[in-house]
Amino acid sequence: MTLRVGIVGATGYTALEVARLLLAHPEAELVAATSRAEDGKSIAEIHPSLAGRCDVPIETLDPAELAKKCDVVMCCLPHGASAETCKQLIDHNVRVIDFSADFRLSSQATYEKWYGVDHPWPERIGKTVYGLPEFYAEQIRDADLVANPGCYPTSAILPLAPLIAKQLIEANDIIVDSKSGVSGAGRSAKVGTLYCEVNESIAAYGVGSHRHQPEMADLVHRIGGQEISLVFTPHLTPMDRGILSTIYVRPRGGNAKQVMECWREQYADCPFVTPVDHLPATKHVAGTNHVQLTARDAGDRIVLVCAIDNLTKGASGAAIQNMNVMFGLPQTAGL
Ligand SMILES: NC(=O)C1=CN([C@@H]2O[C@H](COP(=O)(O)OP(=O)(O)OC[C@H]3O[C@@H](n4cnc5c(N)ncnc54)[C@H](OP(=O)(O)O)[C@@H]3O)[C@@H](O)[C@H]2O)C=CC1
Ligand SMILES: CC(=O)N[C@@H](CCC(=O)OP(=O)(O)O)C(=O)O
Repeated sequence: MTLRVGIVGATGYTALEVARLLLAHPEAELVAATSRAEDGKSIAEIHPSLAGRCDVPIETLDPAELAKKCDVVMCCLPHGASAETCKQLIDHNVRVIDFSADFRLSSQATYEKWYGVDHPWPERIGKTVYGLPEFYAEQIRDADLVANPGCYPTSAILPLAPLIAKQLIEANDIIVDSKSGVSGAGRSAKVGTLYCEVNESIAAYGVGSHRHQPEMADLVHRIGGQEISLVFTPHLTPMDRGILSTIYVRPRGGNAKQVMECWREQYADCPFVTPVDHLPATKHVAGTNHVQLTARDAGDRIVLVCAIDNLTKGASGAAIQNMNVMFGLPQTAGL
């Protein structure tokens, strides 16, 4: 039976990426899409790259109606707005993959400190599986709600967590330096993402204050079993899509070769995580759900380099991978 998929927040970039990936999925199809603003149009009118390939109408969200039509809903809303909608959908017995940060952290206090708002559904914090099938496939399989990971955190947790678990690196001296394409900021108009602001320029932002830092620390702790302390600096770069994270760590007696061996063992059965000998670039993974990572010795540090596509493994590809796990399909279906 074909899986029936719905999208909430259909006008955004991650929604377009979900729709694009579903076109190639052998066992799932997009059956419904909602938006606050574009009710009455078709999804291809909003996203012209879908013209002639997908004509699902966009409707105003009615959680009960959407739940009837779908086996799973991709909730592609901003944090804050998302939690309430996820709750309404789950109350109507449909499974949900939440793209926002609302259920990723394990503590309500950490969420409220870094996001600056009261959490609309605090009972689910710490009780919602983090959607990284590389570590949580079993819990994802039975979940009613999956917290799809953040894009930058994906590019840091996958390299770091196994190294912390195996105690190959110091836990209190980690620097994550990341560059993102502009689609990471979403599709709504903002001065910071105007062409003249980002073209031929690169800039750091959120230095010391970006909300993905606690997500990285929380998850590496949960997976690796050890508290870590890290500095995270994101940069906006003049690309459409892609994230490159360069991570500076201190070895505990080991070297880059042992790091590569640790990853090869950890990710041997993970179809989307590939330790590579070359230095990965965003172009090597663009438009795919693949993660490439490598390690180099550099003075008294080891430098880890990880490339992902923010819209695919960083968001919508990860969501399809999670959906596949939830419904007993191969992780790679449609990807
Ligand atoms: N872009 C990326 O690379 C990544 C994004 N994410 C997360 O995925 C989610 C979607 O991101 P993305 O598609 O980029 O975002 P966009 O800004 O492109 O789209 C989000 C959509 O949500 C709807 N929306 C916006 N504000 C509200 C609100 N207050 N209440 C209800 N609906 C609202 C809008 O649709 P409409 O106005 O039509 O209702 C909008 O098109 C976000 O939580 C984001 O943080 C996660 C990882 C990576
Ligand atoms: C380039 C850019 O602006 N990136 C976004 C992060 C991407 C994202 O959507 O993260 P969440 O899912 O956690 O919201 C940012 O820095 O806020």
